[in-house]
Amino acid sequence: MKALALTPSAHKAALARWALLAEAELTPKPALVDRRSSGAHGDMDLALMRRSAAALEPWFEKMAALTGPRNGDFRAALGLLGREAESAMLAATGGINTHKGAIWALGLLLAAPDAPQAEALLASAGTLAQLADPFSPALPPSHGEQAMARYKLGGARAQAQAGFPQIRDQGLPALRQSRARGDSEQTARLNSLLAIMTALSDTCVLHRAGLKGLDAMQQGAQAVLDAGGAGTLAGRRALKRLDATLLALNASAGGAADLLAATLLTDKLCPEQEG
Ligand SMILES: CC(C)(COP(=O)(O)OP(=O)(O)OC[C@H]1O[C@@H](n2cnc3c(N)ncnc32)[C@H](O[C@H]2O[C@H](COP(=O)(O)OP(=O)(O)OP(=O)(O)O)[C@@H](O)[C@H]2O)[C@@H]1O)[C@@H](O)C(=O)NCCC(=O)NCCS
Ligand SMILES: Nc1ncnc2[nH]cnc12
Repeated sequence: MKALALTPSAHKAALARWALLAEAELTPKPALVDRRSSGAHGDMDLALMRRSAAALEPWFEKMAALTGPRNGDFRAALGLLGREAESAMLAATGGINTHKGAIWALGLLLAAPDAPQAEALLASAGTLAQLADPFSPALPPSHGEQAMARYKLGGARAQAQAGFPQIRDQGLPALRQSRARGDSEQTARLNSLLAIMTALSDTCVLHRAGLKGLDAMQQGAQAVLDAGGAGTLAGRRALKRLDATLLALNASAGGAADLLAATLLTDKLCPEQEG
């Protein structure tokens, strides 16, 4: 039987769902939901993450199908879809915030114009994030806004508006360098996550564990990479220590996990050029 071809937007949405699943299944991640455990979360597990990813795929398809100049009207349409996707996620998870940051990052990447090079795609997604969203509702301050006001650090919005520096400068280079030196795909993804953690102002960590938690995440992730990365014995030991430290602080790096999913999607949409 002949396989049915997917439309380009359905294909991109399937890649986005795949990226969410690849992130969630990646094991062992420090203090995050994975195949081993729920990490620092009493309210999430892998089955919930899978349900959330499935519920989001149709919304990713609608975001990828948006056309026209990337102007205020386009941004308004994307914002409406983003908020509907958040509602669909909450309906599928019984009100648990599994993927809010991922909807934001992946939505911007899917709605940006196609680009062969990752740097160009990330920059275009950043430009889209800089446009004002005219229908943005006035809501009580989110966890991210509370953390940003308290610690004067940028969160998910600033990350996107700057063209996703932690994907461009940490996540994607670490993924590709790790593969190039012969690491397994799982190790390359873990090293990518750790590289993101070394530099991210993750407002989930800040909200739950303050600057102490953020320092523990950044320095602990750097220690794993300095020990040789997740593929070495010394790196695995350091990763175990990072897991224990973050669990003791109740610090979950949900923002870093979202950016790993966004890194994996970027890697698929803009494969590395030969030579
Ligand atoms: C611009 C928005 C991202 C809103 O941003 P804001 O910072 O105001 O909102 P938050 O509610 O805090 O959500 C931001 C989520 O982004 C992730 N994140 C955190 N730091 C960063 C970072 N530096 N860079 C990138 N991403 C980051 C993070 O998501 C993950 O954590 C979630 C769990 O968090 P939380 O609810 O706080 O849960 P718990 O700690 O478990 O809570 P308790 O148990 O303690 O109660 C999880 O979902 C992960 O995904 C942050 O949560 C954007 O959302 C927006 O404006 N949207 C409007 C629609 C729109 O315009 N869309 C357009 C594109 S589709
Ligand atoms: N694997 C994960 N664990 C906890 N929070 C997350 N947010 C996105 N992915 C996550």
